[in-house]
Amino acid sequence: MTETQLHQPANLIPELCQSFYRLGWVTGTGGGICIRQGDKVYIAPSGVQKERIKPEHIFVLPYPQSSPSPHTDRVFLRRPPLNLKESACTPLFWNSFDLRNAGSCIHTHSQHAVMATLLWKGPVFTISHQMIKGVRIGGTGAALSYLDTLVIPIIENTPFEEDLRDSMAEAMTKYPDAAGVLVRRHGVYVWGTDWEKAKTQTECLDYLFEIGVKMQLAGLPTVLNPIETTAHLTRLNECFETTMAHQRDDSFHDGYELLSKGTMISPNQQRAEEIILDTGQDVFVLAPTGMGKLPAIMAKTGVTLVISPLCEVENLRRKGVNVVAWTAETDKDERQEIEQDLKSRWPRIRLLYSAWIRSIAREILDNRLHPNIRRDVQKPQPESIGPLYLRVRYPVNLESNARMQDIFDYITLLYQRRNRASSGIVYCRAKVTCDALASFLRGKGLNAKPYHRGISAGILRQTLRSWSAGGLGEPGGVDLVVATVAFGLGIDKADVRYIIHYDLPASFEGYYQETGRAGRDGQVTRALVLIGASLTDCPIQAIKVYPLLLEDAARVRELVSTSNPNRLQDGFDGPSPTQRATSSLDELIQYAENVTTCRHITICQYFGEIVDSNDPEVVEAYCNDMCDACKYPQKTQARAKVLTPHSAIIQREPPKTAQSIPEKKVPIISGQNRQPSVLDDNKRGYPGDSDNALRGHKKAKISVARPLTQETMPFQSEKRLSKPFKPPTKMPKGREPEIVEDEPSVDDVVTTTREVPDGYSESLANSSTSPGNPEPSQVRLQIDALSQQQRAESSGDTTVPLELPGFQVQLENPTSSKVQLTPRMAAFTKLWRGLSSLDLDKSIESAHCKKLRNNAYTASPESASLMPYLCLVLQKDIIIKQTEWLKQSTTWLKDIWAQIQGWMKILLKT
Ligand SMILES: CSCCC(=O)C(=O)COP(=O)(O)O
Ligand SMILES: [Zn+2]
Repeated sequence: MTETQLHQPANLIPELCQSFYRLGWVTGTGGGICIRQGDKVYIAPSGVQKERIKPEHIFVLPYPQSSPSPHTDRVFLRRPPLNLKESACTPLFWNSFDLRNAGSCIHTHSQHAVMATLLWKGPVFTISHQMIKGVRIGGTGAALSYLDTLVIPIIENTPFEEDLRDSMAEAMTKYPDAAGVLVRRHGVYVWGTDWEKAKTQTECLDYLFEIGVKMQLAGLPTVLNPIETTAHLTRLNECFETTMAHQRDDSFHDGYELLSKGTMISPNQQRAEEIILDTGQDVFVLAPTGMGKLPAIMAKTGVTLVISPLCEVENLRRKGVNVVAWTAETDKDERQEIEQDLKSRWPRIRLLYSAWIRSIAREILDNRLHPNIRRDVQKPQPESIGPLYLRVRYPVNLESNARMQDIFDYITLLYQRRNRASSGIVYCRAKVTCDALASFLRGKGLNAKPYHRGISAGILRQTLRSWSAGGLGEPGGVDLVVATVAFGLGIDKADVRYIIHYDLPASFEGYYQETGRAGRDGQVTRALVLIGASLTDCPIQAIKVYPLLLEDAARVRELVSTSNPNRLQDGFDGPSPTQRATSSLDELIQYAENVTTCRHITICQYFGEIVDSNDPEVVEAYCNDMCDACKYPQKTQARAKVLTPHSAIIQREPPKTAQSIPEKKVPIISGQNRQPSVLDDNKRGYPGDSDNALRGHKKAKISVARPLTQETMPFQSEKRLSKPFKPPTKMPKGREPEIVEDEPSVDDVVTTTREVPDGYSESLANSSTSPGNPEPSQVRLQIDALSQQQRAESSGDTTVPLELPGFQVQLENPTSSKVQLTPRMAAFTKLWRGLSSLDLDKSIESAHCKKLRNNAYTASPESASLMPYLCLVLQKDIIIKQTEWLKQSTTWLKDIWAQIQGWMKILLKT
């Protein structure tokens, strides 16, 4: 045979097929090679013994011709006379010609390729620091360098080879640098400018698949390049930049740009980012508060749906991230714009914030996207979460000046101990308290400013700016904001050293979120709640029989229980949002009252974790003397005596009135980890209390004598902490400990005035005073025992079906312009609890699930206490058809997803 004849494709193909057969690349069931020479394409027959193909069996087709679809007639220049059919790969080979101008394409059923697709579960196979020099960029361009990272897309298999055409074309478009496309559980297509280059690259890739598989199985990392310097990503980015140039807004940055601007990436973020990039799969991240959204925008494309009670839009926008929020306040036009963008091929939006997303989420969940869920729970990295010293203070003197002085003393002591001013937040329930306290503290020389919705936006911005830059005590600066709950959404200041709650917060979630704003830099931080105060407008009779704490709680309960009476059930069986809110509040009261259980543990228990608080080792693991209950048990218990019903009785006769009040039922929470609470005692109602006395009046001033058994603690310093800690992660040993100061003394007289709280809807203020609505005291009296279900929820009983609140009632209710923080948080917690309980659900028990649960939960108790912050990452550009997803998924994955969908549907009331 002459040289020319040897290189005649019809002669080459049989010869090559023989050697490919010996390599195990092709068999009678498939695999092969095609060669294009100018305007002719040579293709082998289908379903024959590949090592026995002869030149006369080769088909010749003219090129170009519209992609030869299996369902349309193909044009042939030559058809072998036998009853043969051209390779089923023809339309796939055609992709390489049309999209890469290839001269040849090889398809193998190599087991190395198949194994690679099984071990790399996402849409790409990646490897670096191997012999990838034999692979060309895009299969036909320049050779890759040793320093590059090789990326080969993986598409899902279909029953018929021809049906792979479109997904292969899609992958080739999406990964323009790739020299081949892997087909899961099937093999690989590799192309080159001619058959030699196609063959060399197939050999090179096969080698890389083989070694990659071996490395994976040996537990060795296959990509060593730092993610941000990975060359293929740079090129991918360039490619996407080109593709999306007309759609993208250059004023926005992605994760890499932020990194290049010096944004730090924490270990937890890195982990999430690796999963997103390595697997390329849709990812669900349940992350602790403050982890940061950077991982979500590390992938060059894709939309992240952030389910969070916090909306950090402004903050992220300032950083240049294209982020939008979908809230009750998003108007119709904005919604349309968001929807349009999300439905476009390359959405510009990267982060979509919402606590409840109705139509979008429904569409995503029902029609568009069915993410695989990979459970990869990591212990939070100690260095990413700072130690938080928690304490509850039981002030005896509730007079407002005394309390303000108390706070001043606390802060100045803190400054003295640190030898410098520090950043902090004092949360107050009412705007007027913020104003008064800020001015009090300012008058005493502290850089304090008020922050609430009664202040103009311009001044608030200025305060926020100064506070964000402050913390050093500089003249004219702001070290401390005295704020309502309006402050904090979106703040991201690393060095907040203390959070003080001047009033009892309205919910556990609120308390947790607010304290979570401190110590993001990992340094020791303090959180203090002052409880027992705010006897504003307090019914004297309530004080008589209830402890001071309960009185404060009663006021908050009244607020939360009446915060939006219109939101009551509409087709929902579960407890009303108001019930949920009061339940959360009760848990918070429990937190304050329970002076024998570690506070960190109480928090973890609230969020669903089962913790044996009697086991000293467990307690040490959770707290390590970083709360008052653990560090100073006797003192704390002594201080809390004031909270006991008997000690709190105020030695004063109630005013006599003719009208009597019906006996009060007090809610009982039977939480599984719960200690007995004063609230549990049903007998302790308001027996004999008078209506007038209970009703109270705005601006009423009440003087109350000091309870006889109250104890006043001396204002003294304490030893330095040896092992500071913040939940859920222990402070790493060896870190510089800080001093935790003791309480100042308090006085014994109360004179307070009722204030309208900020952070609650106007309807709240109206509802308690307008005709037809019950008076606050009556509302308080109407509190009923909690339903069975609510108790089950409170106890974390995951066998009880989880109900989600009816957000849509809020969203659709024209009278409700805003969804309040409290129900938002309650709903959010519900979803969070549900998701957290996934692995505990017996109905999805399987070996795999069990293993994951054991690894993730038993070995890592912290994982169950991941904070109420959900980040649902839905990478929109990776859309897996439902049928395919179901086929690939194991049963437990399907069940998990079904559950999430179920909750989301309830959440959205679809
Ligand atoms: C799902 S079709 C199976 C055939 C196959 O995998 C293939 O590679 C096509 O082989 P052919 O014999 O038609 O070249
Ligand atoms: Zn095949």
